[in-house]
Amino acid sequence: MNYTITVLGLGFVGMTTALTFAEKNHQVYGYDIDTRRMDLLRQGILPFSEPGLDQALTRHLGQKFNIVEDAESAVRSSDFVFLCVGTPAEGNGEADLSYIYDAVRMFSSVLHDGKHRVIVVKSTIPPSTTSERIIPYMEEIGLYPGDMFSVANNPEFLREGKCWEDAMNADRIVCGVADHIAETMLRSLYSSFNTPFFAVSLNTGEYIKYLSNTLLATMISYSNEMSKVAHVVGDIQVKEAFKILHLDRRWESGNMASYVYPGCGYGGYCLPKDTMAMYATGRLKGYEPKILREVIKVNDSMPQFMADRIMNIARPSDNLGILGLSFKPGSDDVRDSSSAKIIEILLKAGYTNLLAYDPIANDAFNEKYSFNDIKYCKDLSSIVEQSDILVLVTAWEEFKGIEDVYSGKPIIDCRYFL
Ligand SMILES: NC(=O)c1ccc[n+]([C@@H]2O[C@H](COP(=O)([O-])OP(=O)(O)OC[C@H]3O[C@@H](n4cnc5c(N)ncnc54)[C@H](O)[C@@H]3O)[C@@H](O)[C@H]2O)c1
Ligand SMILES: O=c1ccn([C@@H]2O[C@H](COP(=O)(O)OP(=O)(O)O[C@H]3O[C@H](CO)[C@@H](O)[C@H](O)[C@H]3O)[C@@H](O)[C@H]2O)c(=O)[nH]1
Repeated sequence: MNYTITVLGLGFVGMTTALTFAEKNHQVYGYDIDTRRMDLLRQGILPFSEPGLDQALTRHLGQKFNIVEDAESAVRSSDFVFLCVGTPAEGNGEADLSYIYDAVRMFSSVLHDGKHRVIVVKSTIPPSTTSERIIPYMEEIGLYPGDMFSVANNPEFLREGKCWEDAMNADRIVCGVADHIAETMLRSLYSSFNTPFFAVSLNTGEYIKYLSNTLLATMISYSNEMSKVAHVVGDIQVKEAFKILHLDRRWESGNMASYVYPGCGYGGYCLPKDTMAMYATGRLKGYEPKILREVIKVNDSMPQFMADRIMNIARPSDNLGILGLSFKPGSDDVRDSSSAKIIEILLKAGYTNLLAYDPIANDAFNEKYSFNDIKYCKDLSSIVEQSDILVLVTAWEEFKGIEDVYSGKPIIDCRYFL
């Protein structure tokens, strides 16, 4: 069965959602409030780097995937509306739902026309949000799920840098549903994906997403905590020790070992805000998740820990070359990047001779953080040449082996990568 689908919010998740459905032959309409983003997309340009997604855009733009000016009329002809807008952290760590509410208001007038649609929240939202926040909000503005339309959630598990690959070969599809129509329609929509499909309660759907992200965050903070212990004990080969840990056969048959590896702390758009949101949700409901509290604390402490390591070796007058600016290799996303936090500490401490190089994120980093005192280098050899000391912050493959190629230059490896 081929459906018509509207996707609201065309970032990493929205574009991936839209194009995977287009790839499966559904008719997809995409809308974003960011007009610059819409202009680029209309020209076939993906506003961020994601291997595979760019080619999918070229394949489907103007065919199965169309950018629309008017979200309302797109929703009118759609069977599904996927909400893929941001859910950033509020000051208290809770998820900010305002983008979801705004998106719902955009098409609210259409839902009275007698056609039964499924409104699917794909954005990451803490457990109980659909039932206790989004549905009540809809009711407040005169929208009553049930006969009129269904509401569901469908968390996304993709990793940046691998959006297309992860979405086309998902491990599991989870749908939080409250009625049979939503379950049947979503099951049918996802039937061509050949992926285990789970229809669960609304709260369970949301909860599963946080189970995943908070466990990843916990494993990363665990490894960082242990790396700190190693540093105070001394004479411990941290990278070697973790490699040996991963030889336990219980880690085999997957890539989970890559989540028990120390570094500068987890960054990006998901793990930091989602761990905070789950912690805030637990507290709000009357139970403080103590492990998560410590996971967050350890993570928050990592930039200072790494900056201290750097400042123990480098003098403020040294030319320090920062290798890697994106929040992880394979992506040009610089949201919550460890490099920015470490650079900020170094600048405040008077280390003002900073150079930086990232294979693809120089411009995005400069645009977002606008640190005045950084000199951006166009390639690896030029930063190495101009630096007295190199600091590896993002573990790009391109940096592998630099200690051999540029032997003699001191390198501080904040990712235990070299
Ligand atoms: N990035 C990831 O790896 C990832 C993975 C899984 C889940 N998620 C979750 O998915 C959601 C989206 O994440 P993202 O990384 O794609 O965010 P993003 O910032 O890349 O994209 C969100 C987009 O929504 C648009 N938007 C905001 N309000 C809108 C509205 N009313 N109508 C239409 N568009 C609107 C924004 O302009 C932006 O382009 C978040 O809840 C995030 O936690 C993200
Ligand atoms: O052992 C590790 C693994 C990761 N990181 C860091 O953790 C952050 C997040 O990395 P990763 O999980 O690979 O990136 P994301 O693309 O943010 O993906 C996470 O967040 C997504 C959004 O919710 C989920 O869908 C994914 O399953 C989940 O892996 C990055 O800063 C990494 O450098 C470490 O420090 N040590």
